[in-house]
Amino acid sequence: MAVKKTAVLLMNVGTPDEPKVSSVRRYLFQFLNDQRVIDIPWLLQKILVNLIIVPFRAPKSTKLYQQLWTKEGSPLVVFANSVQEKLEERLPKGDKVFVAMRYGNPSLKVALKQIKEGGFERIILLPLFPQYASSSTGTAVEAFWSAVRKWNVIPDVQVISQFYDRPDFIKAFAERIREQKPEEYDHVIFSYHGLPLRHLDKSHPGISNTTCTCHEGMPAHGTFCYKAACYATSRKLADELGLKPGDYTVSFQSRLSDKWIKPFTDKLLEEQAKQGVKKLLVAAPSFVADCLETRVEIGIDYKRFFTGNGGETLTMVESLNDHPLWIDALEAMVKEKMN
Ligand SMILES: C=CC1=C(C)c2cc3[nH]c(cc4nc(cc5[nH]c(cc1n2)c(C)c5CCC(=O)O)C(CCC(=O)O)=C4C)c(C)c3C=C
Ligand SMILES: [Fe+2]
Ligand SMILES: [Fe+2]
Repeated sequence: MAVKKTAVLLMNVGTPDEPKVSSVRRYLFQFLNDQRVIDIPWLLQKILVNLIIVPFRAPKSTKLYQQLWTKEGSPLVVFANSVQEKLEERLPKGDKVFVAMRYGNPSLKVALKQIKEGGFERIILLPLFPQYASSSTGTAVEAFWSAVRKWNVIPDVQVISQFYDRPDFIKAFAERIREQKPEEYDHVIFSYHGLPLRHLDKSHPGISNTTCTCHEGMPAHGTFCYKAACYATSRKLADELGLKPGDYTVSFQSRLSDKWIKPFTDKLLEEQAKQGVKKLLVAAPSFVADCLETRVEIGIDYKRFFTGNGGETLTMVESLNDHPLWIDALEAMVKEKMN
């Protein structure tokens, strides 16, 4: 069979261009005006997001981004660029890896222009989210198709919708946790980015988030339930690390309202501190690169909150970033789609 010239397109959420209010405002406008993120009636969304949420949130978020920023820039982009280089080295000559953010830069428009002009015969779209959610993977895939569907020549397209259950992903993440010596901690928390409960109900129509048992095992309604996939990820990581059910807890962070998936990470930290837990290890397996939600929310804010409530230490597990085992997993995912 003829070899197809392939473009691999890695997509992530995005980050502001600079830790300044004007950049953060621009980024939040684009992010929160997405109907897959804030899924309320269009007019209400425009009023709420543009007149209330963004004007109030932008200055607060900017302060957080100022704590996150490094000499090289925002970690989400720095690691995406490093992964791009390292993965491309592992691919056949002529194949290329591109990086695009759903919101902001590097932009999807530019990446797709380069792919189109490069005459690639196949695109492998890999949204960098281990567990599918409409507000992460779904919106990345939609944005991709809304541009590519207009092309004259539409090449072969392969989409990797999620990868939480791949042994190579689990192995890489478990290695990051192992590096922190989990046996030296009182308890391990797997903290995932939260989602509005409404979004869960949409991922399994007819089944309510109040009665579903996705946390117990992968349900019949399928692997595209974000909550079920987060719990399944945790069970696989625990197995790999030899953790028993009482050694770890799953929780959800970054909520914008109380009607998001529970248990909330901050409430859990408070409970744990009150129960006398002193040393906590927190891993965030819904992110493959360090970002605001890991380095600032967990590494600074939750740490301060836990110790302020009587805990002694909270250690954040570094994300996969550009770890060699992660590059191995990406290489395997991509090459399977080339066969
Ligand atoms: C892991 C996948 C993600 C899902 C699912 C997700 C859903 C989701 N997010 C918001 C609102 C915000 N998220 C923000 C930052 C952010 N979110 C993800 C990933 C997922 N979000 C990442 C990787 C980041 C960090 C980006 C970075 O620059 O480091 C932000 C911006 C920061 C802030 O102001 O807090 C918002 C806002 C919603 C509403 C949502 C689902 C409905
Ligand atoms: Fe988010
Ligand atoms: Fe479910």
